[in-house]
Amino acid sequence: MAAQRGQRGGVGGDTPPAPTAAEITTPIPRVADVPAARERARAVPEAAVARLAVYLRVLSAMQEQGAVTVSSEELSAAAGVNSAKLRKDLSYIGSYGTRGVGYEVTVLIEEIERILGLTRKHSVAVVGIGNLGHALANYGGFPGRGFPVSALFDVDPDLVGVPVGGIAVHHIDDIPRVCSEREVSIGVIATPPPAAQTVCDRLVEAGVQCILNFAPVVLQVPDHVEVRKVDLAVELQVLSFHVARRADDAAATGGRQVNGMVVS
Ligand SMILES: NC(=O)c1ccc[n+]([C@@H]2O[C@H](COP(=O)([O-])OP(=O)(O)OC[C@H]3O[C@@H](n4cnc5c(N)ncnc54)[C@H](O)[C@@H]3O)[C@@H](O)[C@H]2O)c1
Repeated sequence: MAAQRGQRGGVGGDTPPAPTAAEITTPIPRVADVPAARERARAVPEAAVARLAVYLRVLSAMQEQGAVTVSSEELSAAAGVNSAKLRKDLSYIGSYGTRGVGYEVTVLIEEIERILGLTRKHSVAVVGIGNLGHALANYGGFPGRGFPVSALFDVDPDLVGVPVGGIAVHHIDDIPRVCSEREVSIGVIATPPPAAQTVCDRLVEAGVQCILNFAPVVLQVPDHVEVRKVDLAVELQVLSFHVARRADDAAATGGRQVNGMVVS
């Protein structure tokens, strides 16, 4: 087994420098061809990639409401980031907007989708069809965003063969065959922690190169496999840190905190 690789998760983390005036105002051609898009994608920092996915979600909602253009201020407010960071993120993908007009919503959506590799669908397999696996399999929001859940696996004989979200659960012994037949490119691990590494190894052996891991363990994967970890406890701990810091600030200024609000 190859050396363990760092696992990434969460939005934020880097603080890119603010864009220069020239970056903001100089329109440059759209990302027009795949090699150029790949080249740009390599230059995008990991934290910016996560924010691009957030911008895409916000832009899609704006497009549904009929928006044609959007200013960086509107988009940054809707995405919950400051506008300098947003402009810097969009500059990574070669999108600078036009002074006084902003960004064309449709064009920006296309550019972000191309950078994120969303111009093709990514078939998803979920392994571990318990509480979380059921929720993921039944969630209707993934297919529309290019991630059809196409295979489910578990070891529980009471689950194998049972349809969940319209897809029959297979035994994990079927991972190689089913993943190959259904061209699975992303594996989601929702098993108890002790089973996660074995399940990961099986997915990797089946050719799956992207893993989203919900189990609170660090997975060992070969270099060519990308792992992202979703650890809700860590996210809550980060929130706890911010709440504690606000309480300290409130105490230092003679106020006190009630439900996160400083009161005197
Ligand atoms: N439920 C949540 O809200 C939540 C939140 C954050 C993280 N998690 C993590 O997600 C994972 C799943 O949580 P859950 O609440 O759905 O657990 P669960 O016990 O309800 O379900 C786990 C499922 O995994 C299956 N399983 C066990 N060993 C397996 C193996 N070797 N191969 C395939 N399937 C196997 C079990 O049969 C079961 O169906 C856990 O690691 C948990 O810590 C859960």
